[in-house]
Amino acid sequence: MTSAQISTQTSDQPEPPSITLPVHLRRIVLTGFMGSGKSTIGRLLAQQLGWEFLDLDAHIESRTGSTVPELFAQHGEAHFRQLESSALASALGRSSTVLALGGGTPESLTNRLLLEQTPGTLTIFLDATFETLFDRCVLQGPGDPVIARPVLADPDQARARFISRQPSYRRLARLTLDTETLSPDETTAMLLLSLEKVTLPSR
Ligand SMILES: Nc1ncnc2c1ncn2[C@@H]1O[C@H](COP(=O)(O)OP(=O)(O)O)[C@@H](O)[C@H]1O
Ligand SMILES: O=C(O)C1=C[C@@H](OP(=O)(O)O)[C@@H](O)[C@H](O)C1
Ligand SMILES: [Mg+2]
Repeated sequence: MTSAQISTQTSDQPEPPSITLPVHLRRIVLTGFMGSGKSTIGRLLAQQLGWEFLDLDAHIESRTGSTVPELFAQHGEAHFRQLESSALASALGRSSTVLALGGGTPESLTNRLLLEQTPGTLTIFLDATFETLFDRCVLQGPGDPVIARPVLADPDQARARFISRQPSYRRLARLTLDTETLSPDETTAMLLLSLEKVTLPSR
């Protein structure tokens, strides 16, 4: 086991508690549907652990100079998925990193194998009902949620994707957290507590 000091908000607070991380842990990967909080919780968790945070969509956007909706509109979803796979392969080389996937990253078998077979990788599934996730995306703002997330354009198709992806999210994850009634801060706190109980194989 290795220890991590959880960072505090201000310098006049008491000594931060330390948590014990699984010994072989190199990176934490957040998976789940759109709106499950991967990007939000990933940033909070990385702050608390004193680790780097990497958002796969933001990484693709900075590599290409285009936004995700632009990539969908100009080159189609298949092109975006290729960029996503290559970004994932490079992101999984990082250590002491919390990585937020896109909701569709686990659709690809190649991506699932990469996630399963990269040693030191702890994948966590942030779960909630489709209705809650859809509402979170609609409320997120600014701007049109469908423009921000092209896969939400047709709600029936989005629900079908949600259903078809659930088994992959579940299978990849060593830890699943139901976030239905949790705030982002509560979700982060529960994840930190759960980390102490996780064991990871050495390879
Ligand atoms: N556990 C949660 N409870 C309530 N709202 C949340 C929760 N997690 C995320 N949100 C909100 O949902 C929206 C989508 O979160 P985001 O991190 O972008 O999700 P994802 O990256 O999984 O698509 C944000 O406005 C965020 O504040
Ligand atoms: O579910 C999907 O297919 C997608 C989810 C998005 O990421 P978030 O899950 O972070 O919204 C983004 O990768 C893209 O719009 C496609
Ligand atoms: Mg995201």
